Amino acid sequence: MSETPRLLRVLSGETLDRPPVWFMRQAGRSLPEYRELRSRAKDFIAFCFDPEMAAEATLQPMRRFPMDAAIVFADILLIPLALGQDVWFEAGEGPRLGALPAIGDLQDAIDGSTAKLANIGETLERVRAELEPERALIGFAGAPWTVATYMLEGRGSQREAARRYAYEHPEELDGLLDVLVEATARYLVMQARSGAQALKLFESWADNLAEDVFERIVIRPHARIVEKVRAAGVDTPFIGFPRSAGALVDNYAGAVPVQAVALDTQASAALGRRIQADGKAIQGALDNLLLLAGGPALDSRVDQLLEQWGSGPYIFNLGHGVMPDTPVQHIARVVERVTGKKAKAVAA
Ligand SMILES: O=C(O)CCc1c2[nH]c(c1CC(=O)O)Cc1[nH]c(c(CC(=O)O)c1CCC(=O)O)Cc1[nH]c(c(CC(=O)O)c1CCC(=O)O)Cc1[nH]c(c(CCC(=O)O)c1CC(=O)O)C2
Repeated sequence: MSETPRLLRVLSGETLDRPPVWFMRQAGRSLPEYRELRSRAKDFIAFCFDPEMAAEATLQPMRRFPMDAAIVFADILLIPLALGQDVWFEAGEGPRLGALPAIGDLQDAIDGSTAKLANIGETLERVRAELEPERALIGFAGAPWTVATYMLEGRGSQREAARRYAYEHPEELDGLLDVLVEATARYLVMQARSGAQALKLFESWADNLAEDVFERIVIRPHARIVEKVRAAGVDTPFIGFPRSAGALVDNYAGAVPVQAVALDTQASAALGRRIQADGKAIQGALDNLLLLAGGPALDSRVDQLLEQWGSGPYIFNLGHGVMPDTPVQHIARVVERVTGKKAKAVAA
């Protein structure tokens, strides 16, 4: 009988002898074998839509490190692309998006959007077929507000224009968020039906929002996505990630029916324990810059996180994704400290 993945046991509320571990951006540029593979793709979008390459990228960290979970190699900006907005990635710069399509065109594009992302479903199927049964497979999407900020700004930004838009055009923003709630829910249902055993919602830009605005453009869309996924008959557990939400993480944890709240680097020990006491699991929150820096401070911080949150349902992760120039030895060292298992050398 295959062992239930540690990640899923924690998401069902169990406290384990040691937390499962995985890292955001564990695949990708920090691995030399990814850089070699990536060099063979036409561009990043083509890479994401190539199930063979994306499955290989997803599995690369799983061969090197004793991670307890894999996350599908995709990106949060595939939804705007599937809705008809131009999306491309400037080498060394990051994403760029074309003009925001008219809301009517976005609404009309919802029905066809999930089929346009079918290749991500094939990536999930390929990974599931190869991954050991005791290791979980995570699907994900960007949350509506975070994705909307890219659609409105046309790139990664300080999001001031997007936050002004929320005040100056509340109805238009609500219309855009409605489109994203529907398209994202359908995308996550497809991922679950393709093998994803947990679903993560990345609200990567949940900072600097007033409490009433946070309720309207973060909490409510997340709750609606979970409700829509459940209404489709999918009971796959959710991890919600309101990054940089600060004190409003408590609002989020109390209102959104996710099974785990992912915490960012600034989360206090007390915040995590409060959420665990309220019956949710937590995930996080090692500083990705400390993982990059290494040294004795890295080991002591890992021990501190295990100590402060290990007596409740806890998934060990970072506060944000692995930085591209993070030494693989640092990743191996942390994962060994959490699991007691050594990494494997891999020929690039
Ligand atoms: O600057 C910005 O705001 C846009 C950032 C950006 C995005 N995709 C991007 C870039 C450029 C870059 O990373 O250099 C472009 C992007 N997305 C990804 C990669 C691979 C890598 O990090 O080296 C890359 C770089 C690709 C390359 O240059 O070869 C893949 C990706 N994006 C994402 C994920 C999910 C995860 O984080 O684990 C994953 C899968 C990682 C895995 O399978 O291990 C999610 C994602 N994409 C994105 C965001 C927005 C926020 C953020 O990145 O901080 C987020 C959510 C987040 O990380 O909080 C948008």
